[in-house]
Amino acid sequence: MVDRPKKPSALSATPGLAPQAQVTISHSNNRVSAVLPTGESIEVLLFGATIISWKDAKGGEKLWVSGKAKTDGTKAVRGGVPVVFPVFGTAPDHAATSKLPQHGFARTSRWEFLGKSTSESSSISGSGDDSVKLDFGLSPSNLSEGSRKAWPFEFGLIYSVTLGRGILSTSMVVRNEGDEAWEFQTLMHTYFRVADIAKVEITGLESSQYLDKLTTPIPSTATSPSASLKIAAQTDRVYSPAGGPEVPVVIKEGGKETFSIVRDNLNEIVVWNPWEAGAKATADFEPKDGYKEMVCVEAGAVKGWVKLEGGESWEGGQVVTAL
Ligand SMILES: O=P(O)(O)OC[C@H]1O[C@H](O)[C@H](O)[C@@H](O)[C@@H]1O
Repeated sequence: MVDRPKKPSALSATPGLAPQAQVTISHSNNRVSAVLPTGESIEVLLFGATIISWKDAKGGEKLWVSGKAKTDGTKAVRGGVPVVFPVFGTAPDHAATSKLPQHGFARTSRWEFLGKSTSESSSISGSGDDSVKLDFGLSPSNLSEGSRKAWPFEFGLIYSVTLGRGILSTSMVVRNEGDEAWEFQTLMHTYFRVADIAKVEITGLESSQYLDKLTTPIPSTATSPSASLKIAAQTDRVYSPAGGPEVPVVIKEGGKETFSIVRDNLNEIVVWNPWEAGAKATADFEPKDGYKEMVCVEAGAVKGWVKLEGGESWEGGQVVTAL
């Protein structure tokens, strides 16, 4: 596979060449879309570097986005794949991040589009681009004054979103650009679209430790049974899958595998579904029975903290395959 970063886009129009991926910036420079020669596509908002659409070659949407999601930068997007950084949830007991809002500032900041690169198929000659990678960057200069004050550290994030044939992969490089050490959590908050939650089961989380965030007053830890996970009520759990990141977490519907998630350096999987009451209580969740058509399966590094000394970097990611 040949990676050709910064391939001139003029090549796209050259006659005789195998079909190329097309990348478009639209909505007054607020949105980046990519389409593969197969017709598969993604759309990413610069606001939050939020992926708001991933379609297969037939135009079938793979992600769930609320009908009341704000895409104008006034609120984190309810759906798609928001990026969580530098804190998952809130952390009142972690002094350095205690002033940040739920899930941090990455999902509510405007990122920079750093460019695209494509790779061609090595196996099917003349079939054109196999994948397209979009890179997005976030640094302190992109933050609001409030976020900068609440988290005054020197950092650089590069978030890469790659659309391949039947594959959506997201990876994050986090770099400490200062001299002082700091800690973070990060997560890719993927809202998967399903046809009927009653028919969904998730495998790869069997016999694993999990934290149930719905138990009060203190979230409790437990070990999951050896059977697959079915969702029949409000669910908000942080799993540490027993098989580790390389063992796929698979979403099945009606017994058929629909998505597989393989992770690198993201040791936890959060499973979230607000169910009826949670959807009702969430103003931007529409339609109210939309909880039947989604499940969040979120790959993250959210148990404890990743510490970076000055100049150090960390990288993690997930590869989601539509089956
Ligand atoms: O409403 P949001 O801030 O977008 O969070 C939505 C959900 O995100 C994660 O899945 C958390 O585990 C949940 O506790 C939270 O409710």
